[in-house]
Amino acid sequence: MILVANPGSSSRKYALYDDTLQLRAELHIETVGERLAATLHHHQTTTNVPLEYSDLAESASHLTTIFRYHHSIEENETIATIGLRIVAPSSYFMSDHIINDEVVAKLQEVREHAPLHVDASLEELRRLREAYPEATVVGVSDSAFHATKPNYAWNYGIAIHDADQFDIKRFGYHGLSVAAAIDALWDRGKLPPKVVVCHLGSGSSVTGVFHGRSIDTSMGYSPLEGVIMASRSGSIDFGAVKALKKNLQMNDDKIEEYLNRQAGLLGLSGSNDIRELISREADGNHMAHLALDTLIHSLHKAIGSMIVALNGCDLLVFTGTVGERSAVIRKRIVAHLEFIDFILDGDLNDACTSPEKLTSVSQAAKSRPIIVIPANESLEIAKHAQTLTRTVTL
Ligand SMILES: Nc1ncnc2c1ncn2[C@@H]1O[C@H](COP(=O)(O)OP(=O)(O)O)[C@@H](O)[C@H]1O
Ligand SMILES: CC(=O)OP(=O)(O)O
Ligand SMILES: [Mg+2]
Repeated sequence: MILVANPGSSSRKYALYDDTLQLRAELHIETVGERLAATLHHHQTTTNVPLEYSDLAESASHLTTIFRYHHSIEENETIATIGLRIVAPSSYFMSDHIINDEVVAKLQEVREHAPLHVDASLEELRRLREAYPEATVVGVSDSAFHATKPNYAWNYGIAIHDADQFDIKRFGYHGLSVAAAIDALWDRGKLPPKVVVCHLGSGSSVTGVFHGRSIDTSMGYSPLEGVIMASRSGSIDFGAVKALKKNLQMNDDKIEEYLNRQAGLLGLSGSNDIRELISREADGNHMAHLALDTLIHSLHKAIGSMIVALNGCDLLVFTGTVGERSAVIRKRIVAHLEFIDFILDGDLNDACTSPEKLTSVSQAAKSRPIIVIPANESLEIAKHAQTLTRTVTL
């Protein structure tokens, strides 16, 4: 069996696949306010799973109990391979790796540059190795899909020899989610040449895809760049960062922490949860309204830049937990895309709050297609993990 572990900035997603890559079970643990909520999807049913712990980081240590209790895995079955999603800035992590001491050392080298993700991956790895000492763990790159970007989409405006020597490039992330969406479209014969994929979750990004290949994405060296996120600032002027550092008397670690964990929607409004912001806004809360408007404006700019980079757009895709569930956010985004013929069907959009398959939400007669695709990073990770272990075994 293959176990997939996907540590996100606010969630843990796990999945079990058999050796023919048939999905056995999916476990999604998310943060709702101060507590954790877990749902297990298997045998065509979805069950709420009560958790006996409250620290998200502990999740990997409880998997065996949960999966065995619900008969997702039987006594005689073992996990031979684990695919672990890796979000880490460096050319090295543009590829998948079977995790050994060298890979762990490379992760440790870059941990301060993506604190939300690398620390979580290292902790996840420690717990997975403890729970499944016999399994081969494959670190699956969340950036590899962006390897097709043209040269100019890798660069910051800095001396190229410094960028090369110190490996400072725009690597991009959420590649597994975008690849899964593109695969799903391809499998159904619905992949047009120019696609903009909005992955909206706790971390969010917008990617331009030309003939199935990434041509640019809003995240860069680390998953801090780009649009405003739940607790991440997104792109911010270095001058503003320096002024913040000086006024708040922060060292490098503190400012990194500030921009990753205390900024974004949380910094603007006091909440990192879009559901809560939508309900506060409806009650007349101005800060919630301003935070949501700032978020939407930042998404408009990112989508606009991808449409121009692609020189057009044939299909708009929403994926990621917010992209899948929030009709309100989709509506506010698409409201500015009518000029290029993207128009939502109000009823289809409102009805799409937890889709299990590709769901069209655009007006059939007038609009270019807008499709909501459930993020399937798990399958992508399982495929990569299986490919790498097979290649190495051969
Ligand atoms: N119905 C919903 N409407 C809007 N936002 C939602 C909804 N359900 C969950 N969210 C938000 O989705 C985010 C989690 O997204 P997800 O992509 O799963 O996170 P991660 O970055 O950990 O992978 C949380 O910030 C949560 O507030
Ligand atoms: C790359 C990234 O931000 O991932 P997530 O959305 O899972 O936190
Ligand atoms: Mg995620």
